[in-house]
Amino acid sequence: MEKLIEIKELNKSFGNVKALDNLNFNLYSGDIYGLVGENGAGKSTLLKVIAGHINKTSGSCTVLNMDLDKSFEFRKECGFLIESPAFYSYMTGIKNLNYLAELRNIKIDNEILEIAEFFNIDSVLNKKVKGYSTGMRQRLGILAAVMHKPRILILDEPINGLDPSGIIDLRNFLLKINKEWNTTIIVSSHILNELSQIANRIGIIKNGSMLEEITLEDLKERNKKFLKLVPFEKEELPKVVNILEEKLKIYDFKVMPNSVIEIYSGADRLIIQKTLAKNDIYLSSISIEENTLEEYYMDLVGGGENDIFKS
Ligand SMILES: Nc1ncnc2c1ncn2[C@@H]1O[C@H](COP(=O)(O)OP(=O)(O)OP(=O)(O)O)[C@@H](O)[C@H]1O
Repeated sequence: MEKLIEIKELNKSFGNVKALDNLNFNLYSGDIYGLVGENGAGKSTLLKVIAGHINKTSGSCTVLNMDLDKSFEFRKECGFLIESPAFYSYMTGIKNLNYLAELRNIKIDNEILEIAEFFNIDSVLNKKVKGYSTGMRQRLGILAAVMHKPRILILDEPINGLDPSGIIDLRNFLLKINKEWNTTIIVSSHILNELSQIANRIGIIKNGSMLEEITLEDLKERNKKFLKLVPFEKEELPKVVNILEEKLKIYDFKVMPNSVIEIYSGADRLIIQKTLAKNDIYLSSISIEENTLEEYYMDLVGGGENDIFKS
């Protein structure tokens, strides 16, 4: 698999703020890479460094085999939508696109107009951009980013301002160009569920560092089934914990709010029920559950439910 972007130990500080902290990042040809992180995690900063909008403080960054310190030639082969798209507001949408096409030495062809139709902005292309809604601007921004069929497309929070149908259109469009144009895509969001619908690889970023780069397949595999049990009497919770540990030698569990216990290792449901019953402890429910990707992610970035205590 060809590596299109390789970033090693990237640091970026804004004064005292360390926006990127020894971050590593790898993009492979054909990927739809979902970059996920909370507000302020460093997603935009990373994408801006790659785009050459801001300088890095230290570290190495290679895009299409070009060292960012030496050349920005690779930018011709990339499309960017980072923060709100910049257009001349007093010009019409189509004039803005024509202007960009001239800079890129390409012509606006039927295919681009078909994409405009697909994104439902064909009817406003002859209107001045200053009259566009946020969603229309965003759609025009996406069109501008892809009009030269880039090898790498970088979209920072592209669903901002899009309505539900716009989000679905974007999702389908990205899958289509990934397949038909072989465009490799980086798309950032703070919603893992949104990314998991299109991405094949996920990068989880927190406090400027890459916590994990993982294929979607492996990520799903990690969210294995677990056993959820709720004691009938809340006061019995410490006893249940004690029996799990002392009698059943089960340690891979968490106590969640509302006296819910989640057991992750393949524990036998019947044995647990019987052992608890022998000790006069009854359960109001016992069931096999599965974590959503979002729950896994919240656990990882530390914003999830509070553990009351952990084994
Ligand atoms: N120009 C700047 N000057 C000072 N601090 C900045 C600047 N740009 C970003 N930061 C800081 O760097 C950190 C990372 O910001 P960044 O915008 O990259 O995060 P993000 O993951 O894109 O967040 P969001 O989802 O809110 O857009 C934050 O603490 C932010 O306040």
